[in-house]
Amino acid sequence: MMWKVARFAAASLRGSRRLSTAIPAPSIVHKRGADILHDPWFNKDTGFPLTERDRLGLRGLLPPRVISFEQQYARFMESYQSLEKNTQGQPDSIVSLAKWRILNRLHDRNETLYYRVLIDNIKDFAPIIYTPTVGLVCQNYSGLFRRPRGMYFSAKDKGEMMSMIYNWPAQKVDMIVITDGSRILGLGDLGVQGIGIPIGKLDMYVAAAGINPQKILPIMLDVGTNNQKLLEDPLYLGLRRPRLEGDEYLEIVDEFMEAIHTRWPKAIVQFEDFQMKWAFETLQRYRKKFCMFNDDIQGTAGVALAGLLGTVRTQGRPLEDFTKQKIVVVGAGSAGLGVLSMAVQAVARMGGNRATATNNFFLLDKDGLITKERKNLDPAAAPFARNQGDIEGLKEGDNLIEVIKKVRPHVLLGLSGVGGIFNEEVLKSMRESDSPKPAIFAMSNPTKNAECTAIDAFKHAGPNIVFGSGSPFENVDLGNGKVGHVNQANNMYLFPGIGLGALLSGARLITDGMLQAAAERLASYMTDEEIQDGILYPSVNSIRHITAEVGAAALRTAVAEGLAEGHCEVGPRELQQMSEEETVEYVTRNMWFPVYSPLVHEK
Ligand SMILES: NC(=O)C1=CN([C@@H]2O[C@H](COP(=O)(O)OP(=O)(O)OC[C@H]3O[C@@H](n4cnc5c(N)ncnc54)[C@H](O)[C@@H]3O)[C@@H](O)[C@H]2O)C=CC1
Ligand SMILES: CC(=O)C(=O)O
Ligand SMILES: [Mg+2]
Repeated sequence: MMWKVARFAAASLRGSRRLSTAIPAPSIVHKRGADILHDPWFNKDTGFPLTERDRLGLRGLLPPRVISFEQQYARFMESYQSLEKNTQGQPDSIVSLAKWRILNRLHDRNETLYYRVLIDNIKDFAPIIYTPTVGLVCQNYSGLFRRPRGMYFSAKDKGEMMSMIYNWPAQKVDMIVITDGSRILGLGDLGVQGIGIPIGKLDMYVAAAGINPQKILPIMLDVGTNNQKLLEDPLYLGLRRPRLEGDEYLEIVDEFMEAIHTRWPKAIVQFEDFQMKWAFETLQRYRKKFCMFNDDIQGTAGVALAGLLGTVRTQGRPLEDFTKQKIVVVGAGSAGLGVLSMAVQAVARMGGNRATATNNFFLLDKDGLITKERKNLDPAAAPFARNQGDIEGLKEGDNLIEVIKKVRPHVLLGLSGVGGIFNEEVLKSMRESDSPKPAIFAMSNPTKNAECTAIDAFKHAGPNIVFGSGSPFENVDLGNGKVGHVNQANNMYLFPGIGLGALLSGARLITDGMLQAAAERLASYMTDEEIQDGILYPSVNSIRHITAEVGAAALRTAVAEGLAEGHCEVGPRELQQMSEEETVEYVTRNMWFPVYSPLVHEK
């Protein structure tokens, strides 16, 4: 689908529950007795039926009464709700961590129940297992650590990775998220504590894309940390040494990628929260060799592009007018540069001139507006550097207020990691925007790093703005019965579909074409009515539906580009013969859904 806007039937069709699979196939288990109870993949707690208890050597290891899945579910939700009640009035961080702990305990014990409550309550639980709480969890990781999750490859493992990878107990891995902990959300270098991010991202893969949790693998690549506080913390769990640099660093990542590819040649690797220099370097190094992508550069770009195109629609203009939108991006890191690169590609695809595509883009970093006069101009930012004076008075290093006043942008987009940088003066200056509906995207995470709050945005920039933020905020009551809608402009709307589409196509690589198709599908998902209400992205409650659509778009492009090798029993030819609708059905059918399946013991 190109730039046309698809219309959809009732929003109720988008609920995740409709996507559940029917009869559970049996699972083969190679253990018996207490070992099963201690394995969260197979454990059903008191839910084991009596026949299964007999078959698996569980008789006597559990209280006699069998509790149904529904009862277990209700009991967990009651505990969760009483925790909410009992922690009322306590500081947000205490409440959030208490909620994370209760969910994490269930995750450690019974994955089927955990993922079911997560999927059914994704709007309430995503902010706990994902941003913003996951940031707090990473910051407090040493204290919260109880049992390991995922794998840890450290600089000390050099030369061992090819054999270490076989320590992972699952035979098959489909989806890997890896970080080196060097730029965790907007919280900086958190070293080994960044493992919380791959875990949270993969939880979103299970919830949104239905990736089987037995086939996911969170990875921490511990190459040291430059965070002095952590290096001095006696309880810090990572290597207590400065980060490896240069070739020493790349040799570790190369060895890891080779090891993964040797054991699971079809696994998809998502790079997450790497500092900018390594984010770009590793993407260039591996994207033509492995099926991988960088979520912060590429996933974020697609979500932002969908928001930018939605913004054009809110103004009642045709999508092609995107080429005329003046966009100020604050933050010239992996995310900000990724967004602008994809925006250039979009202009080119709309028939715009690639050479002049950046004419309406304005990029700032910590030193202000980036122009060609910048000393030591970063080559990655160079394509977006302005000529001094190409708008009257515009000059190197202009601060944000100066830029907004001179440019009067349609869009102000923050990916700086600096909380509150869109202050009252900045937001008020957006009232002079050339757009009837100026857009403000405060995309940095977690919440305290957001460039502004939703309330401040509507209060200072005016009630007619369009607003998006990386972490969730409540909608804003504008008075007179009107609501300022808050969009969660987060890459969670794309990465699960990109990964799932790549997996089910059996793509050898993840190409720009696949990423563009995924972003375009997200951009066309909302109806005109929703867009007019300032709603640019679907509700998190329908994340499985949007992921199926995004996944199908990526899959079809992989097929069209001749990269699809097929998945399991579905070969490339069958993929090619599927209609658009059949592709969405195929993707949906392949989503794992948590139900207790009968366990069959095999030696
Ligand atoms: N909503 C979403 O889906 C996503 C949000 N993010 C968020 O974006 C933020 C940045 O991520 P990266 O680009 O990877 O980080 P980065 O560290 O690569 O880049 C940060 C950029 O912000 C600039 N900056 C710092 N202080 C500034 C200031 N006072 N004024 C203007 N610019 C300033 C830096 O110079 C740098 O160019 C993080 O907070 C991250 O959580 C990142 C990816 C996805
Ligand atoms: C959402 C995300 O990927 C980030 O903030 O880094
Ligand atoms: Mg990230």
